[in-house]
Amino acid sequence: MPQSDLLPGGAPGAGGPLIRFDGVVKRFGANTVLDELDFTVDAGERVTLIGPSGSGKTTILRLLMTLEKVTGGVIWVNGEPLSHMRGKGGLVRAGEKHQREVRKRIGMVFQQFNLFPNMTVRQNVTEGPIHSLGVSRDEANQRAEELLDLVGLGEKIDAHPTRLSGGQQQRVAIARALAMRPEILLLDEVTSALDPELVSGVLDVLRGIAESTDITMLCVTHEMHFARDVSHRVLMFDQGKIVEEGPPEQIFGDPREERTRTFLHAVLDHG
Ligand SMILES: Nc1ncnc2c1ncn2[C@@H]1O[C@H](COP(=O)(O)OP(=O)(O)OP(=O)(O)O)[C@@H](O)[C@H]1O
Repeated sequence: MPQSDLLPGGAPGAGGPLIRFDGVVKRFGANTVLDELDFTVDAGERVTLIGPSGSGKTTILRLLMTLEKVTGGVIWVNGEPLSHMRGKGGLVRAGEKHQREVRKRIGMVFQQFNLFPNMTVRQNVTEGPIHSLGVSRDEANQRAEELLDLVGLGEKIDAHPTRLSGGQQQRVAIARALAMRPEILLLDEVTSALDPELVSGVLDVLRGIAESTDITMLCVTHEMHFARDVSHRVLMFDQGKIVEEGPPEQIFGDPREERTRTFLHAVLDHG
């Protein structure tokens, strides 16, 4: 079976955006969560998704991780379709092997850290590279040591996650995602489950990663200062559509849309 079998419909050409949402529709029953959504993200770009609860931000990240399937439209990653989808020009097929390959290029950090409690920190970080990528144990250990140093947890490498604070566990989760050497890092409200005093440590680690790498980031956050610091572009969502987009200085400093203004006031009043 071919790895990928494209009927007319057309992949964006090489050299195009790294991620392209092309008329993407997502429905849960009668609830249309994403409504003919079009947007692109370039390689190396850091894009923050903001908007009211229920506007579809997490769904976008989950679709990219293939944890959900689109109802319509096509998501392209590096010019290749992410899964079987009905696009504007016909059915676009992606073989499962191909889909796994694309997915390996994408890492995600969730609100809940989802570490394996019965494994050490080291094992949590080396598990993916060894078992999903076929990396040697030595190489995986080296990656784990470097990344745990990077997130400030080098001395916890042989601890169990249950002995760590929430902020430390989330930093392990960041190291675990990076150990897969993803091209794209998806961050879904990674500080929302943390006690307030632990938030800045995690955000500082992410700021450092943003400054020192050219990894493409898609980030859902209510931390507007963080969004302002790290994003190249902010997309404001409401009811499954982008209502405004622009550089952070414009969106936060001089929003054009009433809905953006209302949303930012509400978030900043509670933040
Ligand atoms: N598995 C699911 N089954 C049914 N409905 C779902 C499912 N996942 C999400 N939804 C619905 O999709 C809509 C968008 O949810 P989503 O989590 O993407 O929003 P969000 O913008 O990330 O919100 P928040 O900021 O609260 O996380 C909501 O109405 C939600 O109830």
